[in-house]
Amino acid sequence: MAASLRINCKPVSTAFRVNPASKCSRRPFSVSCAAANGPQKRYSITLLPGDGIGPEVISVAKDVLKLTGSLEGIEFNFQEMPMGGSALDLVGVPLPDETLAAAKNSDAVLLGAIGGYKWDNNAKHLKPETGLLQIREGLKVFANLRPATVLPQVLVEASTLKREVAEGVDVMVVRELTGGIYFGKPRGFRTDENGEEVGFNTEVYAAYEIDRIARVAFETARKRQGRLCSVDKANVLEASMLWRRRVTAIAEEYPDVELSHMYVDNAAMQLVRNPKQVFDTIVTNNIFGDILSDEASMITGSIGMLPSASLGSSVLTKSRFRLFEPIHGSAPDIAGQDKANPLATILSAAMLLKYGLEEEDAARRIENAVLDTLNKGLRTGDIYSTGTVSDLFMLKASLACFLALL
Ligand SMILES: NC(=O)C1=CN([C@@H]2O[C@H](COP(=O)(O)OP(=O)(O)OC[C@H]3O[C@@H](n4cnc5c(N)ncnc54)[C@H](O)[C@@H]3O)[C@@H](O)[C@H]2O)C=CC1
Ligand SMILES: CC(C)CC(=O)C(=O)O
Ligand SMILES: [Mg+2]
Repeated sequence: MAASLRINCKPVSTAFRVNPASKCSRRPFSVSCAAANGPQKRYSITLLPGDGIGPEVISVAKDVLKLTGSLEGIEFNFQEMPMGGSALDLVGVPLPDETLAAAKNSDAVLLGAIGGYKWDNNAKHLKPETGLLQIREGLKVFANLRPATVLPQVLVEASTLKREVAEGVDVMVVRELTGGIYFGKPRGFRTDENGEEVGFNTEVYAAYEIDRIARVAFETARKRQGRLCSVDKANVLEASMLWRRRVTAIAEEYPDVELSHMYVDNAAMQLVRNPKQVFDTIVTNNIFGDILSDEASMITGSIGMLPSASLGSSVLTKSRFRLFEPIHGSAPDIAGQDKANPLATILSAAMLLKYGLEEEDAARRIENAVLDTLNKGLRTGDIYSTGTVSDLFMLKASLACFLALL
């Protein structure tokens, strides 16, 4: 295929800005290339840029998808829809009906991130984060796969752990995404008998919710090293007691997978003590998975590196809805400064191709281009310690070149 491409991707300036609102003076992704016979496959992708660095990282990932598609004979029809704080500002709700409908009607959804200081004190139903929970619930994407893989290219510079601890770490966190304390009722505020204001939430899981996430996790572990660690707090919480009982019952369907159980406090400790030896695949509830995956990201160097895939029912057969997003948030502290690492979102786009569209070659093309770009020493600030931080233009230009050359 390479012979049929016309490639011209020499960056000539470092003056590129990735603010989506601004007009790009130069486009590193203007590599001229077309698959020999034009696009053979077409997919509709809903893009949800969101807030803060969300639009910045989505803009780069969109360019990567476009270029990859043109090289792989795939045409993407992108539709950008508002959600989170930007939707609140636009139409007064964090997840407009039109956005959910567009997401449901597309082949896959790529989300940047939502949230920001501006909306932090909003009432719960008017928070950007509520929109995020609503879209996960609306798409019924209960299984959130969060791989934390240490890439040798960034290990030495970026991981805060000793080389012997971090090297070779490859953990998959399977997080339950549409249940537990983020959704449980009752929740709210009340005043107790002493006149004290009380805030309360409920950790609640039904057996069927545990069974289905357990099956996804066993299937996932089966394709990896065959080791599954279920993380809970079954020494204290009833919801965790049921969790442990159901995961143990489902294990009978997977005799080839070695199951272990661990309390979440110990798991948090083991993740930085000896992650390689202890973990292959982790399955856990919504809140523990949220926290442990952020922790796991620092083994790999940065939260700016970790992608995720959120899948619906019958994931391993055919699921209807799929949502892909970096595990990080909207990072308001660095928004608008061209500092955001786009790799987590680009790797989420690769997961979209692999898990959402079964376009494995295209997914591999992106993963390899990311590795090659890191091999070249190109780095955003979050994963560098020596030398100079690369200009985002250079990083994008390098990705474009490597995508085209593969
Ligand atoms: N999926 C989503 O949309 C999520 C949204 N949030 C929201 O994001 C906002 C900020 O939350 P935080 O707790 O600060 O978490 P965060 O993940 O946005 O940021 C944590 C730290 O990591 C850095 N960081 C995050 N992504 C990065 C990237 N791609 N490149 C370089 N550095 C990066 C940030 O600069 C910050 O120092 C809040 O409003 C929160 O509710 C938080 C987590 C997930
Ligand atoms: C913002 C929260 C609702 C979710 C979160 O932190 C996450 O999914 O990583
Ligand atoms: Mg989180």
